[in-house]
Amino acid sequence: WSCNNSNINLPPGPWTLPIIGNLHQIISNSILPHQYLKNLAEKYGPLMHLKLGEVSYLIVSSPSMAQEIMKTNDLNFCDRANLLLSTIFSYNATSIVFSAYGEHWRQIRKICVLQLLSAKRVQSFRYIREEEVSNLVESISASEGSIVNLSHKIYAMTSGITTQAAFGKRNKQHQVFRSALKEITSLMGGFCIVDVYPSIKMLQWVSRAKTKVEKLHKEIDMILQDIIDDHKNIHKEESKDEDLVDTLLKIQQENEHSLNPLTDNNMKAIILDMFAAGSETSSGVVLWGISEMVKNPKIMEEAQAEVRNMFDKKGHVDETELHQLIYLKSIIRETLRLHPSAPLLVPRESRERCQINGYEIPAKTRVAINVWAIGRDERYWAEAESFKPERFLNSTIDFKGTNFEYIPFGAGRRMCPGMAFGLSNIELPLAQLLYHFDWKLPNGMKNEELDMTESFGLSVGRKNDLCLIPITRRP
Ligand code: HEM
Repeated sequence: WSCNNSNINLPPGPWTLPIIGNLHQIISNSILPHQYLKNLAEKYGPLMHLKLGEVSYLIVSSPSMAQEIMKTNDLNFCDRANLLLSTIFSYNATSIVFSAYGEHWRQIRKICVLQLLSAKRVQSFRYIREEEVSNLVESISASEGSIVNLSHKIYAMTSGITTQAAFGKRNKQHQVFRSALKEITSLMGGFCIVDVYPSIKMLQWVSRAKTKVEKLHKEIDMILQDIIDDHKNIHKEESKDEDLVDTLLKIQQENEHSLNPLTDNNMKAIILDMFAAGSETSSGVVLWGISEMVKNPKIMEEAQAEVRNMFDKKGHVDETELHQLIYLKSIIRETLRLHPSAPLLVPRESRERCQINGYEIPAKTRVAINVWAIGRDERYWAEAESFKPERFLNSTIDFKGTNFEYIPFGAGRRMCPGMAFGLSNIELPLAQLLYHFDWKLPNGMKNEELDMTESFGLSVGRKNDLCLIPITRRP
């Protein structure tokens, strides 16, 4: 039971060692942090305190405790922790994901919710999605009968959609931009010792990850600045193909003389958010969804039948009738339950000392909500480890942030503002892949043998690429 060398009544947690606290348990573990923390919470309970280096962490693993944090005490827990690599990445913590709670965050989040990611805006990107997804289908058809690396193709498709939505037409730099971005986000997913010893400033200067992230960020910055400058030089008329950079430039001009003008760096930080928060999350869900269906062939057949019945008359899938694919929607919900893109959400930080459930939570405690553990808990989900989309068919449980047993997009003030954009990048590709193809595993592998190991990173995807053989059923 916890004592944590402290006189205050902290939530329970494992014994801590001097100086390192519980760091050795987290780092030396062969399983991923969210998996390890789930096991630990079974022993210490749904509100658990860990000390990593100098920093207090609160690990939350039940719907009622999640509600305490993200509803009852949301205002106190809506800061983000100032981590070294994400601070560099986000132009000194000025992006929506990483900025501290306050006026700047409120201002840019409003822009994001009302102008960049609103339902109307997401709808306006329909032609981009349809084009990118039909390119995907074409390139898969071209490899009919041979092994296709779906992980590569689907990631390229979602980041293609984001690129076009953000920048308009592609140019030569986009490839460089994407690979730098992939590298930088994978570095940010790693553990950084500086973040748990914030008082030892010199650790920053010996951090190799910091040097790498700074270099990559410089590359990304130059490309983004070029794109912004190009957009500034081309005066588009009010047009239907306005991209996100156009919108941000308009807002910049309108606010030129205000107290808080939108700077070029602010714009670049917001655009980077869209990529970092939007691409790997959406493609990850598509890949987990297909993987689960390959493992459960009956579910795959039922999903194919639904899509093919709906679109056979038309001869192709488009977005008009997508909302009627009820079974596919349940598959997506079930996928997000078992495979939330951010299993510990994005870490929050408490602003003031407070009490939760009778325990003291010090100011500046970092909070991880283990949605992965909550989604796999038998107390809230029957046969929690099984993939059963039917459970969502006649259910009122939704991911809008009010059912705390199911919060893959978070909840409260910091909840994901990109839900509509993300879901539309998931639904169309899944529907198309189900409509056109049957899927076989390579090398005579049995369905139940498909490897489902998770990767470590900003968003948790498949560790090993998903490679399948497509058989065209609807050309
Ligand atoms: C399946 C897709 C997605 C999932 C599962 C997802 C999940 C999440 C989660 C869990 C958070 C943290 C919430 C919290 O702290 O309580 C978040 C934040 C965020 N997401 Fe998403 N997301 C997805 C897609 C997107 C897309 C497509 C975009 C934009 C293009 C986006 C933009 C953001 C932003 C800007 C934040 C930060 C909000 C803030 O701190 O105020 N997300 N997302």
